[in-house]
Amino acid sequence: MATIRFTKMHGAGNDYIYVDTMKYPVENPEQLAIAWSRPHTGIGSDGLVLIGRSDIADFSMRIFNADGSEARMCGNASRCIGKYVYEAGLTTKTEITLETLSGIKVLQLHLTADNRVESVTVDMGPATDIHTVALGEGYDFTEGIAVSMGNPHLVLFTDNLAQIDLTEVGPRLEHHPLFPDRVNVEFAQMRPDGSIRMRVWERGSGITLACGTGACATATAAVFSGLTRGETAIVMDGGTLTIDRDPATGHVLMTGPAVRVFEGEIETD
Ligand SMILES: N[C@@H](CCC[C@H](N)C(=O)O)C(=O)O
Repeated sequence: MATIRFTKMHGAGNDYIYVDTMKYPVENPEQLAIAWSRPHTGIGSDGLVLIGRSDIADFSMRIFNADGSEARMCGNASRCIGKYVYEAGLTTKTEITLETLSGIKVLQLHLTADNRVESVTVDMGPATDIHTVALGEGYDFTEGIAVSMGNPHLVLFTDNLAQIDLTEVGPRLEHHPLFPDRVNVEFAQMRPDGSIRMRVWERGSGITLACGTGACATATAAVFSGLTRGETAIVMDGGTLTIDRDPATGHVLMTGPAVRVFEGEIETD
């Protein structure tokens, strides 16, 4: 039996359990992500995030969805890790490099007057593999836009977001045959002020209140479709992220909040 200390954090409502594996090694993250994410019998979360040492960056991140599957990248968790490591005194840097399965990301911390991390900008790298996909028969949408942010996304623009039944169409599209590794699905509606309202069905976690890589994919798909140019606010159920593009590198820049909810300890067998 081992006792593991964890921190529950959220970014725009996308909530994960964070464990510092430099202090508390975790041997079976896939099983623990499933057990701990359950709302009634576990801690309750969208998944599990492991913060670790890295030989090539300041820290490393591993992210497991609520179904135990490992993802290559998570935007909201990367911001929360910036807050975690700075406020825990693990670094004094305000520019932090983070090793992920989709490469090294650079986090820029934005501090309050009393030295807390209020928000974080993450250089998410380039969006890649952007293309229109035909969904085929049996779907209300004829086509969507596929975008990779290190992890796969399918963005669908609609004029009536309120009418989308995420619990019905989300899982069907997550398992669409075009995406053998499954896909994160974003439904998006342009708003008169140029911002985008978006709701997400996440691969491996279902409906979440926000998705950082999904917000980047949505902003990228909007530019690809000629709907927006430049900085875009992506308004999700749990909060808003600002997505921009670095003109020098073409990289996607994501800015948003990171919030610590509570700490606790949990026993493993
Ligand atoms: N919520 C995340 C993405 C988490 C991983 C995703 N569900 C996947 O399987 O690719 C974010 O904020 O980016």
